[in-house]
Amino acid sequence: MNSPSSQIPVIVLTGFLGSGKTTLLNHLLRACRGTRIGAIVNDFGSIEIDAMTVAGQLGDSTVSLGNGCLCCAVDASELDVYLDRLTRPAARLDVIVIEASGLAEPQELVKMLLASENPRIVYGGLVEVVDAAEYDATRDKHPEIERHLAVADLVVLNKADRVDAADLARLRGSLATAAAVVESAYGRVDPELFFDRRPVTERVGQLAFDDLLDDLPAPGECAEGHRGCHGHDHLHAGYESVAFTSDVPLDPRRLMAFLDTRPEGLYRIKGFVDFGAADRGNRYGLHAVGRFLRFHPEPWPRGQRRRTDLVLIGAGIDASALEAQLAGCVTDRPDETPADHAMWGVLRYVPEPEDPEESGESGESGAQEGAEGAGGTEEAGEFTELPGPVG
Ligand SMILES: Nc1nc2c(ncn2[C@@H]2O[C@H](COP(=O)(O)OP(=O)(O)OP(=O)(O)O)[C@@H](O)[C@H]2O)c(=O)[nH]1
Repeated sequence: MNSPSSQIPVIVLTGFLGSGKTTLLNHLLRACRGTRIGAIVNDFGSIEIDAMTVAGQLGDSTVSLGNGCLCCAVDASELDVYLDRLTRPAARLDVIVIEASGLAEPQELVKMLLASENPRIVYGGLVEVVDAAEYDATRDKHPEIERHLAVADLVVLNKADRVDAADLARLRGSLATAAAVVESAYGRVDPELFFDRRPVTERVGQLAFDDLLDDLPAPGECAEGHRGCHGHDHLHAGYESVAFTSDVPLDPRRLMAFLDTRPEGLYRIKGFVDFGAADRGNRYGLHAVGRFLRFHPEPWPRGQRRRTDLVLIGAGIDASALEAQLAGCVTDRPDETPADHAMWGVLRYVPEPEDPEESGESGESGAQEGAEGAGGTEEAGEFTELPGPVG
């Protein structure tokens, strides 16, 4: 079974035409500082090849679908071909981003991803980019945007520089989403929201190039360096993270009760859980994004101190309340072996190697539920490779 650390998260990046998906992807590429990002780019003939290549790193880590809409141009097995290519060990990718066409049905993409037979990937969340300046007009013309927002795990309210603070606050309130919402200008969100960056020691070889890129203005950014952007481009604006550590094991039922009722703004939970006597041999990797939840048991590494380490990331969350809730998940009887069924709730979220569960049939993932019912296959997409890496 693949541990969470060996699986590559695949993030679906979607949003209406011109909302800023490519800009955001470019920002991630520039700000990732050595984390290797693979991209599947799908557009209607307007791929910003130049911008993406300048942003670096992509080369053969990119597959591009030249024509048509990803959600109706490929079926799950075709998507698997692209994913197989990007997840081959030689590519050494840390994360894959699928930038979906502005017209794509995101639920359909998520459904295909969950149906993937590739054991090296894990669903990394559905990110919907919204153009703050155009949202009202877009919703009038395309009411389906509400459906997209409803299934998103994270909403990036982009182009915050184009609206005033009052409008931004109104928009936030009116978005038909339960997901975490972060504001951004030019897609400048903290990459940690999307993926774990490689530790510095593992990316020394790429630092020089990344540092150079850090100093460059982003493609498409305002030449004045964001003057008039109302300060919305701060990387850390809009979300909080909470770190929780416990040397006393957690009670599986209490943790599940917490996870079942976790606040909607809580976008990510990651880390390892010690369930103590409930399973002495294993630690449980925890991966949650939006409503998607998975546990990955794996033997404790030799010599590793047994404890729970979790990081929670969200927008509009009450950090001290979350800390208190997690503290309440600690077991009262660390030395007592709990009844067998104590772990049942956790085991529901442990993927079986050959289980079709990743096809979206089980679990309480909102994305999975939202993935039902979308449809349509038409023409096949073109499959081309972008030019080789720069730098
Ligand atoms: N003012 C402003 N312009 C932005 C921002 N983000 C992106 N843009 C501009 O908006 C335009 C569209 O951005 P893209 O990143 O290409 O949008 P997209 O969603 O990838 O577009 P499609 O692929 O056509 O759906 C570009 O001219 C960007 O420079 C922002 O936060 N503020």
